[in-house]
Amino acid sequence: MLSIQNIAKSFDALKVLDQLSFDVKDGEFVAIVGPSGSGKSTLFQLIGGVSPIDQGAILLNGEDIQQKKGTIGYMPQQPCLLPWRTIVENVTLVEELQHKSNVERAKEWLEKVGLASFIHAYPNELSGGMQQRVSFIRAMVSDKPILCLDEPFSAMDEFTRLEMQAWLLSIWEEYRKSILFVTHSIEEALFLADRILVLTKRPATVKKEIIVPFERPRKEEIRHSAAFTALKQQLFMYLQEEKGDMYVD
Ligand SMILES: Nc1ncnc2c1ncn2[C@@H]1O[C@H](COP(=O)(O)OP(=O)(O)OP(=O)(O)O)[C@@H](O)[C@H]1O
Repeated sequence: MLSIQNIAKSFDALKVLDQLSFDVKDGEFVAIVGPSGSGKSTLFQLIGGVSPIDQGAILLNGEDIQQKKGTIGYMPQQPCLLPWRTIVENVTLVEELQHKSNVERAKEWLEKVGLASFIHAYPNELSGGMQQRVSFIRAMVSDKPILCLDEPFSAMDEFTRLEMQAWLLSIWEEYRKSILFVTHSIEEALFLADRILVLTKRPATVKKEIIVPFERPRKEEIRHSAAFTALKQQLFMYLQEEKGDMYVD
């Protein structure tokens, strides 16, 4: 589905990504973890066509999508809802920009995720968790083959975050859309993903790939299993090895 082939990216003299390659298969949930400043958000900008790559290729179903906007669904860290638009108007925003808004489908989705009574409400009437659900649904209804989620739960308190992880899995397990998910939380990556890519410090490349062995649907109890703890420690060690002098620009 998505194939990142040997890409490199620099901002002037700062080399951010180098020889970065990986694939995401149809219906797969892939998490990316890496040190701060290693270029994870930059990677999403490149996949989203917002910024050009210096070298390599980005293919979506075999097609080169370099600098093509609107080919992926994107969910940022903050919900980024427009305060003057209602919830349903926020969900249809991306489609509207592409002149193919489907209000009925947006409403169906909002109903499906328990937000029926908020369809015509404004963002400030919703909790942070609810706003992130709307942001996710906006990415979902845009009906792109892959969703890129950039630390979507990082600004939340621990309880809401756990709730959102379970919520995301329940939706994903039903629809199995390909997801590329950036997170700083090792535990979140292990609980959600089929596969975890560990990036090196800048310039980032793939240091390790971990296949997550837990069966689906995932149950909360796996967080307390010996296998989960062992993988957590392994991932922690990989990330610690990359800490180095990564803040020195
Ligand atoms: N448009 C830009 N111009 C110049 N430098 C940039 C630009 N965008 C990102 N950078 C630099 O590239 C490096 C990687 O940034 P990026 O935001 O991709 O890292 P990240 O891994 O997402 O970080 P974090 O985990 O802290 O969110 C940083 O040093 C950043 O300052």
